[in-house]
Amino acid sequence: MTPETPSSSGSDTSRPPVKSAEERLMVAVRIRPLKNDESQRVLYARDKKTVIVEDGDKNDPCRQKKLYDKQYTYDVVFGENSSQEEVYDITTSNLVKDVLNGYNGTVFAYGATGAGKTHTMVGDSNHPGIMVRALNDIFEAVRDKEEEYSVTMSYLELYNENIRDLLNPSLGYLELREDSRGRNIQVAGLSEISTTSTDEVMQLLQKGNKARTVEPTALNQTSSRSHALLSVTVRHTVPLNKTDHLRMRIKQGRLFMIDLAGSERANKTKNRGKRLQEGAHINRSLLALGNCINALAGGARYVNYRDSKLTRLLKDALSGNCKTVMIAHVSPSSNQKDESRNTLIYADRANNISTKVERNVLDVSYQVTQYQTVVNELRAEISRLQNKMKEERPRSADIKRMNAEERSQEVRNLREQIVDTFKTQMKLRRKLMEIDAHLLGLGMEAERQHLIISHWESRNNKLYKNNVNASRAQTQQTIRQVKIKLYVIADGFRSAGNEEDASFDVDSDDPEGESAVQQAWGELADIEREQERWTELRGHIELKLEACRQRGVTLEDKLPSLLSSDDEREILALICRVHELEADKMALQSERLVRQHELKRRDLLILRYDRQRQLCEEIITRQRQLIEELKVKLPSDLQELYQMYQQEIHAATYTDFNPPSTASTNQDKLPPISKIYSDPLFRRSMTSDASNSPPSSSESGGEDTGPKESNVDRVMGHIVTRPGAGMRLPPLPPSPPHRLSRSRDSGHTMRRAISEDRIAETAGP
Ligand SMILES: Nc1ncnc2c1ncn2[C@@H]1O[C@H](COP(=O)(O)OP(=O)(O)OP(=O)(O)O)[C@@H](O)[C@H]1O
Repeated sequence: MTPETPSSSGSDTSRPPVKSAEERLMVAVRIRPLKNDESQRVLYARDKKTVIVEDGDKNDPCRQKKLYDKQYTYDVVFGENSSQEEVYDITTSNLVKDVLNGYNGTVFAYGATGAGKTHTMVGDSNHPGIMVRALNDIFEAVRDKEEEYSVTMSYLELYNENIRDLLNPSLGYLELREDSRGRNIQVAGLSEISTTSTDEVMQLLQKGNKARTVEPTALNQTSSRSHALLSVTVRHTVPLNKTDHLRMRIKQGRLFMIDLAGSERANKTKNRGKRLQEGAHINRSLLALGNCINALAGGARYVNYRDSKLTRLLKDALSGNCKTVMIAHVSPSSNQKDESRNTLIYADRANNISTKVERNVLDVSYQVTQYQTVVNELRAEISRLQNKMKEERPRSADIKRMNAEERSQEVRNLREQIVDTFKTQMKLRRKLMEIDAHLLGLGMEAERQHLIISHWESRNNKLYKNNVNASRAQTQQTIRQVKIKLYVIADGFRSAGNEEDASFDVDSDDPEGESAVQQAWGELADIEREQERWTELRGHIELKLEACRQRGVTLEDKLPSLLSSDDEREILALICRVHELEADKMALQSERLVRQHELKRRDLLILRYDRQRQLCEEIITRQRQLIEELKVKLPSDLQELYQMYQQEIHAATYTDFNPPSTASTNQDKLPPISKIYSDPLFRRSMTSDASNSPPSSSESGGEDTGPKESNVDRVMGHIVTRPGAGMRLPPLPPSPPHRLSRSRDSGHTMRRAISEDRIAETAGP
């Protein structure tokens, strides 16, 4: 992952600057219009950054002088007349651009019930909200670039602390999982739907919104009783550079759009029973969110995200690798003054939060980075050991009682154990690097198969799902349907009396695509099995490494009780030396790897260059053959060019000059055109292609020009020698892009190539 400074998402520049890779959470406030049944307005936008809340008795002269008015300042304030477009443009459109560039982003709507959150996030068909607009912009940006981009989405609701899949509610409640360190939070079994069609996405969004738990309350006829989280992931895969299409750079950005349930007061909503219970859950999770915001804003070292699923899900958005925008919603009505004030205070606190934003970029040729990481770790360990050597630690009294023999035996034992532990650690580290490289290759290959399937499915109007089993079944069903449809058409065609013509093959609609997609499913299943195996193996190795590290720590801790300070220093110096040697070895290997990559790239370039030259030769020879056959009179400049070319070819053939290809042998050298042309094999392939062309003079029994001067040479005139004439080939045809091939067996080959490469590269000398 490469940390990079993101572009600004529109923050107020008057605020204190944040560290380069830190981004302050952007806080916007939106005031919804006063409703007809709400009489008194006590809250308004003074300008684009300030909200005023009026206070005091209406008849109080001080109030009339606005002495009690409270003023709150934010990054941006949207007044009652603000449009959906304006809100989207200012708060979210930059996030969308950043997500397309590989950053994570979150926009969430906060506020009391009925304050306008769902209106902003979802909206309606006439006033589409942020979710619709963001999805539209993402699809607009990746349109026609299906090869490079993959977009997936998921939509969940958090209702009474239970997670439901809004795109597939029948799945029931889903589990929230995280690793032991509380990182990597995931919802198990959540549908991740991949599609490239805006229409399909809009239908899915509508379907999800319909599935959301909405109930009327006294304050809002369509009150959302749940938090809704829409996530869109954009993955952009591009070759690392124009000449090397085998190494890819993957940028992955994720946009979370969240419509929170509204905070509420039981006496105002007049909720009873189930509604009251819902309100309690909503308030509890929002309270947990408020606590996190307070802790983060106050710079606390420990923030408790574990109090609710909402805060666990929002952890990254609040403190992790994410650009975040909070849109606080308030009502201008006097009835909701307290709720609005609370929201404004919350939003004010959130103004102080910043997140550490990094672009999620992964270079597939990252073994070099892996080596460098280990080298850095080793160097850090060296400086730690060096510091330790300076420490004077209390010794055990037993040490003094040992005789010289016993002491040296103890030193030997410990030295051996520590060095052994270190060697095992290094072995395990290398093994992990190897496994990671292999898993990366598998991941890339899986991505490629997913793309093949999703393209096929979207071509056949099916939504592609990462839920593999469902999608596999769906694909097979589609294939069956396509076949049935074709049978019906074929039958209809036959019964209309077209027996003879009705011979088209029912499987021929897209037989290649169909078998490719079946093949892709097979590949994917293999890859997944392999991924599981390797991930499991990785887990074992990690455990072993951790145990080995612990052994090292225990041995080190034992030193003061067994050795004198001098003996301990001697051992620490030795461990330092071993670390240094290993770090140097790793650094050398990393350099070697860089050189290997350079050489591979050069070889690839040379191969392409050779191929281009061969093609040029073929094109020119064929053109010359046609010119001869059609008896076209050559313009003098072209004739001259041909002569120069001819001369170059002869020169290349009869001198010791070797083309830059290491693979080329003398036999591979381009023969003079006359030789190619007079080669019977070449002539056969040419004439069989152009059977309508008039026969060449030799074939039609014309004069044989003999081996010294072919027909072509005769047409072009005799070879001229022009000292110093440079090579002037016709412009090269553009070289075909060397993308990952999609041929039938390419999956296996590619995967094997990647893994063999990786293992060879990481295996060390
Ligand atoms: N900016 C706005 N312009 C026009 N109408 C709005 C605006 N904001 C909210 N409304 C209307 O106010 C009502 C309540 O809004 P909405 O349902 O979005 O509130 P909410 O904050 O999501 O409430 P809850 O938390 O109870 O779900 C809706 O009828 C909505 O159409």
